[in-house]
Amino acid sequence: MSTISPIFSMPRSQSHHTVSAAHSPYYCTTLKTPFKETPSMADLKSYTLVNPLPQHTHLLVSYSKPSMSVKTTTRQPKSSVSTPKSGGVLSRGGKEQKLNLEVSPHRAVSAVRLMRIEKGGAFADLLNEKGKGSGNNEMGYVERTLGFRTRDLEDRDLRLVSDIVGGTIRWRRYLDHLIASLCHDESTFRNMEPLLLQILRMGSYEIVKLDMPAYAVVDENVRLAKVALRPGAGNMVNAILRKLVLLKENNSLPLPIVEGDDRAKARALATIYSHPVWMVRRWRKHLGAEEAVKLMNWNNSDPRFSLRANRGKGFTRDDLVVSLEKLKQVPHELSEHLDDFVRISTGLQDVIQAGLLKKGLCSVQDESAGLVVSLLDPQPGESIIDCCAAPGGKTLFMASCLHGRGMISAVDVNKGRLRILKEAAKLQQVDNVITTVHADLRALVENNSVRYDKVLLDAPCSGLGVLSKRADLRWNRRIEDMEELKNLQDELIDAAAMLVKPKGVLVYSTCSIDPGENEERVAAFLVRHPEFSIDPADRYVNPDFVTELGFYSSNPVKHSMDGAFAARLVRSP
Ligand SMILES: C[S@@+](CC[C@H](N)C(=O)[O-])C[C@H]1O[C@@H](n2cnc3c(N)ncnc32)[C@H](O)[C@@H]1O
Repeated sequence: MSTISPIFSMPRSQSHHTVSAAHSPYYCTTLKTPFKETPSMADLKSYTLVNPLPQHTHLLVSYSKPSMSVKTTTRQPKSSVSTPKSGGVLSRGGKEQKLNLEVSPHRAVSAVRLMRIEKGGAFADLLNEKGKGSGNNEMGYVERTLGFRTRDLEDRDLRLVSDIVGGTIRWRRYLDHLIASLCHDESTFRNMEPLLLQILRMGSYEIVKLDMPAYAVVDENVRLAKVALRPGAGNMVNAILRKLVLLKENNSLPLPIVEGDDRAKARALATIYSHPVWMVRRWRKHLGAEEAVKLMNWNNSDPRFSLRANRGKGFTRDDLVVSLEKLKQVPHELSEHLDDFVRISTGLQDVIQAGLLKKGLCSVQDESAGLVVSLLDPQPGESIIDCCAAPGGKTLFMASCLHGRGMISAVDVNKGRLRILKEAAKLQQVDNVITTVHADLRALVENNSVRYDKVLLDAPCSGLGVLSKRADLRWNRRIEDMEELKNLQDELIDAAAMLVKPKGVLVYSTCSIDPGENEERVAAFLVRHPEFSIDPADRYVNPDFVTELGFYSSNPVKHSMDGAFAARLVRSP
């Protein structure tokens, strides 16, 4: 008979409870051990939790194999929360892992994700689908970075991670300004170790921008710093965050004054609205001072999403609305501009959890992207090439418009993203009209004599129109990128033009609001290619989106959707 001795924590009031095999599921659910279901003997054999929760008494639980009878013994809880890296030991399949139940899992995961994003190893994944950056891999990163595991994330934790990470990244420059002003001296801030800085940013964000109980936020972040780093780090977090709470309560948070020349004003605004200085200067020049501030406010607001019903799968917008109404917590309204689209203001996680995306019934797609497809106006029977297709948002929408007749070649230089497109096409049952081609467009046109009715070039761009959804993007873009992107956009549009039949259509689009990537690229193209002319967009999209020159342009502030641009160009006969 083998006897196994895992130690569980349980509420004090139940310290004399006699554990029996029949109760084992009870431990799983109530005590929130890492077990998701009734533990098997194999699970029990492999778990040893020794880390105490302050309010819990520890029970040593022994399971004996044949009869599943259980003995319990009580232990006094360890009271200190400052034990450095004092995780319990979780051994599974013989592999020892430290498990820490003192630290709130969403904070531990958020801190590590913030570090990874800053180092370029992850995206601020606002969709935050389970398994996509939040599954086992992520817990592995947490363990390697902090030296312990936390309990697995529940749905509520996932939402918190998404909110905290997105917000902390967006507000980084502003938060750093607050933290630096509360440090003893500038070098303390400049030389701060990365994990400590992330914990301080996270805590500052929760205090200043989220409506969370301030002292609980301080305590939790102090605990994380103590356990993940050392007691002294916790003391520093405590000192800075407590000062911040007081400043906030007294309405006296330090803010730079907007004064001086354009550069100085842009620097102050960049801190107040947390954007890079070069972007602020560019927008003040192109949009004017007032619109630039409105745009930054939009970029800092919670992202809004829209869903496209996948007609290719026979799922209509009415079906989608019925499904959303069943979810109750997903306020939605019909798109005014696109027949298949529904706007949701919150509740994307509920849509994900209901499996609507996994089943291929709908896709998350911004209306601004849908309107680019409206401009191309795909018709059944046509031949279309999507020159920069992956991960496939527009290809899939175009495919659903073909009703099974016609064909789309989906080209992309990125094999992994192209694979995502292929899988999604299958799931949405539009793969019968899509062929994927892994190639650099510039090389492809060298040996290709096929010409198409319609050509879409959704060019690689700065993404300056989608900053509310891509929280990390503003910090990854440099002004030098804009020049490099222009050259690439020129080369790609020249290549795409070679694929257009006489009288055929070329749509050039970006998810940028920068004239350098939009109007200026089209103007330069038309000089190089007099065989093309502008087909005004107002025949295809609501005139509210149409510029003086006949281009499609969505404005985040005006239209409450991402910023995008597209030009419809027609080749002469
Ligand atoms: C803006 S994204 C396309 C988004 C896509 N149209 C959609 O709606 O989901 C630009 C794409 O261009 C691809 N790309 C960049 N350079 C390329 C090249 N030289 N040839 C083909 N594809 C390229 C990138 O891999 C990226 O997937």
